[in-house]
Amino acid sequence: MITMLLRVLGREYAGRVRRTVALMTATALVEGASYALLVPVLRALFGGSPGEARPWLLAFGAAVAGYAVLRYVSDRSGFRAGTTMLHGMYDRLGDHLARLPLGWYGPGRVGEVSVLASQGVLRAMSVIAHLLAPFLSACVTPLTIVGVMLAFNWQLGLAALAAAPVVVAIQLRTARATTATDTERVGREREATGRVIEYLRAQPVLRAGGRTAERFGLLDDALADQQLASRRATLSALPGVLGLAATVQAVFTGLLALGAYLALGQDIGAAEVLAVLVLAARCADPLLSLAEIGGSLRAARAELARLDEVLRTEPLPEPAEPLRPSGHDVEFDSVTFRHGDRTVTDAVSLAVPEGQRLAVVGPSGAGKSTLLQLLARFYDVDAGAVRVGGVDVREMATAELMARVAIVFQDVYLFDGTIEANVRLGRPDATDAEVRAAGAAALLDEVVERLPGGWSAHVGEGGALLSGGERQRVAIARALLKDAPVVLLDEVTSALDPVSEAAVHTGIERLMKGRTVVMVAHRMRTVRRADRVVFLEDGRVVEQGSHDELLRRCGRYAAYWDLTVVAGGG
Ligand SMILES: Nc1ncnc2c1ncn2[C@@H]1O[C@H](COP(=O)(O)OP(=O)(O)OP(=O)(O)O)[C@@H](O)[C@H]1O
Repeated sequence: MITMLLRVLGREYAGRVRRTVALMTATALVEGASYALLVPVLRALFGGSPGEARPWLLAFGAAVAGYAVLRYVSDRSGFRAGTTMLHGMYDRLGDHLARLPLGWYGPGRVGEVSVLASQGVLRAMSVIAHLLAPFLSACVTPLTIVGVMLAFNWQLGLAALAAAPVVVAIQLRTARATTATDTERVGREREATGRVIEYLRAQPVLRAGGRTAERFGLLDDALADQQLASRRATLSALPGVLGLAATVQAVFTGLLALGAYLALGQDIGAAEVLAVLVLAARCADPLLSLAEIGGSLRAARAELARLDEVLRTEPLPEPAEPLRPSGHDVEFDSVTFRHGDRTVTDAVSLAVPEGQRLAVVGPSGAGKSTLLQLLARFYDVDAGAVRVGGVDVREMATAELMARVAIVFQDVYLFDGTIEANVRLGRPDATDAEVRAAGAAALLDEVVERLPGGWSAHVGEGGALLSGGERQRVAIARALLKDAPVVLLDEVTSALDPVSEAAVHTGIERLMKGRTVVMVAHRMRTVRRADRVVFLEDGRVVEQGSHDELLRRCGRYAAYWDLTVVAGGG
């Protein structure tokens, strides 16, 4: 467990963890040893010479005080180590998530990562701060007490020691029995959280479609599954809890019977039997708490395993000696890419000379957006290469690639900050004048003028306080401010009203000027602006040429527009 904790956190915490464990073990030993002093105290009190108990009582008091000080120091060390490790874990997870390929952030990840980053990390890191001290105390204190018993009376000591293998066997068996149910519980929790997030996000759509009841059913199912999984996990741990209680009872009864037998045979006095029973009672509490602590440790272990899995997910490899592209032309060279078994792009070869515009057209699911994602290295290709300025994107530093590429997607995500902050994201060190100029070029200034607060107006989570067209203008202003030489556009004007569309088109025209552009286009108006068009179907390039050439060819491209225009698009 500690090994896994250190692997997840990093070896730099090893010394600190070792010191904390040593301190906690010493505390548990002193706790056990202090109980040893109860033996002469009780023997004196019940053996007919109570006055002799005084020095032992004083010694017992001193030992308890020493234990209290050690306990304070070790608990503080545990809390401090736990807090430091918690921050370290958040830093490590945050850094790692920022380096994972964007393609990793598929459906379901939001819920998963939310649960992991909140309760997952807390549960995993609680091992040092909250669980380790009681766990060590539950193991070491009873063993120390048994050691004292052995020294005091070997028969009674051996009888108590008999419990140790039984307790270990019960713990191991419970751990085995609960592994599957614990994993299932964690999985169900993650799924239910994902459903809650999905349900909250989908409110507008669900209400518009009058489907709230139906979708709530799905969430209900997920919560019911989570409850069932939780119950199964509790039930699978129950035999362990009962077994532990029965063992403690049996050993206590056995000690009582053996003590009575020895006392009747005059081998041992009643005061000694009483002392042993008091010691045995002191073992009961920590032993019984083992069941609960074991459960918490197993839950923490499941979270640690999940954190470990995420942290072991390889970020896209960075080149050891990154190359700098010369120029800003774009090339797809026999690019094949698969999602699982499905080939999404199949040996696609395309070239966009510097400063030219390529429109990618094709039916839904043809792989158009995937081409843009491969160019921005959201994923790495399975075969072939994507090059910018003659250099494979895998041979470039990610920061270099990102500096060269600006992306405007159809679904624009804005952060819950001011309009200005959202535009500035394109180039954080831009001057105010540059931000305003980018805003003006994207026709965002007329939106800003209408908003109370102007540039300081808040856009709400995801940009919810702006319309779709307004969000597009923010995204275009952001891209203009970034001033990257390669621009990727993904169907940016579908679903806009004519006024917004005209404004967005103006902004886009300015954004495209003098830059290398790859745009996914569903509208003939957008396509006409391209120097070259490629028609993609089932991940393959079916036709390419200029718009007019392709129309004259009366092939798949021309048929596609016929259909689209008849259907009312274009
Ligand atoms: N994360 C993913 N996991 C599995 N399959 C995916 C994933 N993302 C996309 N796909 C699949 O890859 C194929 C190509 O998707 P892509 O989004 O590139 O198509 P598109 O041509 O842009 O479609 P549209 O015009 O509808 O946006 C689709 O069939 C889609 O189901």
